[in-house]
Amino acid sequence: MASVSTSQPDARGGEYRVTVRVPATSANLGPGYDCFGLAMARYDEVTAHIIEGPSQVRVRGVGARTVPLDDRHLVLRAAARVFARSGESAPALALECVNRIPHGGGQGSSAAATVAGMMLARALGGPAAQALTDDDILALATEMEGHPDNVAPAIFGGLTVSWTPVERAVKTIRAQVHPTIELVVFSAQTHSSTKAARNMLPMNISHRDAAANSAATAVLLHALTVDPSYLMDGTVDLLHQSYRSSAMPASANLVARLRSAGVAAVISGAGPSVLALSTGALDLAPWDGVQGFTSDRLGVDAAGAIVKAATTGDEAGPAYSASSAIDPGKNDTP
Ligand SMILES: Nc1ncnc2c1ncn2[C@@H]1O[C@H](COP(=O)(O)OP(=O)(O)OP(=O)(O)O)[C@@H](O)[C@H]1O
Ligand SMILES: N[C@@H](CCO)C(=O)O
Repeated sequence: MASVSTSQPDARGGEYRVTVRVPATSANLGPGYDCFGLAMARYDEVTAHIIEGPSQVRVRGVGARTVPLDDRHLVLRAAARVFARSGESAPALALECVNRIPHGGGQGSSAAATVAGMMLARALGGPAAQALTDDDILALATEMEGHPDNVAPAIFGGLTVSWTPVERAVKTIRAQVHPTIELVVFSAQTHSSTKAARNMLPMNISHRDAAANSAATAVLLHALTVDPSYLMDGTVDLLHQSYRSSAMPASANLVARLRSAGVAAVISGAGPSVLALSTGALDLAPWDGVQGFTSDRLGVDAAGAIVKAATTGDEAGPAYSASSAIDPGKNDTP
């Protein structure tokens, strides 16, 4: 569940800073296209405070050399949405971003940045912004992303199943992941734009495929929460992976090889990362050094976005420091 703790701005003039930590997320999980999402223990952190304009952005880690450092920055654009929705004028912000989630990798980087900007704006804004609920943020972030499956787990943590009732606001169920399930993420050295990957999907699919995908999605929820022995059957997808495989052949190949070895592997989000779901520690030895990928065991993040606020001069200071251990050069990829 997204959690917030705030302190009041210091009457003596200390600087009021808000820090948000948002998890990476893997969407789809096979058949749950635009619906299933899982929060993973890999995090971006953004610290912000209000300044006299214009806004300033500093980035360490992923994207340091590629993201725009002005009002086009995704965190600032997301924050602006919250102020606009609240009827408040957007203040200029100073942002310090520490990024670990690869961009265009299928690990929910844009959802994390969007949720970070919205959570920061809620914490720094006036009464109307502060009155926004997590569900309001979910709706606004879904509007920006175009689909809810990454933003929901980024906000709430854990496994989420999201849908939008006709003419109504997006809804999310949060489910408990079975404790024996372990995640391995194979991060690709290449990138894929989610927008481009969405354009590869057909307008229509056969009734037979739709029926099989519906069944697999129901099995997936059972496998992820009750009986992981059904993970292989529950991760069969007929909506997106095959249609996108020509844009990410190495990822499609890795998924096929893992599945042949009995590992429930899927394309993570819109790719090209690959997510393996296993019960018990997956032996990585046969997969270490698969060309073009680096593998990491990641826990499931149960907390979702966490926001903390502090005034400079407070003994505690912000909970997450922008100088936390990270090699800014290592992940500096677009
Ligand atoms: N932390 C960030 N700061 C600024 N911009 C970001 C940040 N994270 C992502 N972006 C923007 O979003 C783009 C990637 O979004 P995209 O939706 O294509 O991929 P993704 O979110 O990494 O993957 P997926 O949606 O499949 O999980 C980046 O190229 C960049 O423009
Ligand atoms: N459901 C989205 C997830 C993107 O992370 C897609 O596959 O396009």
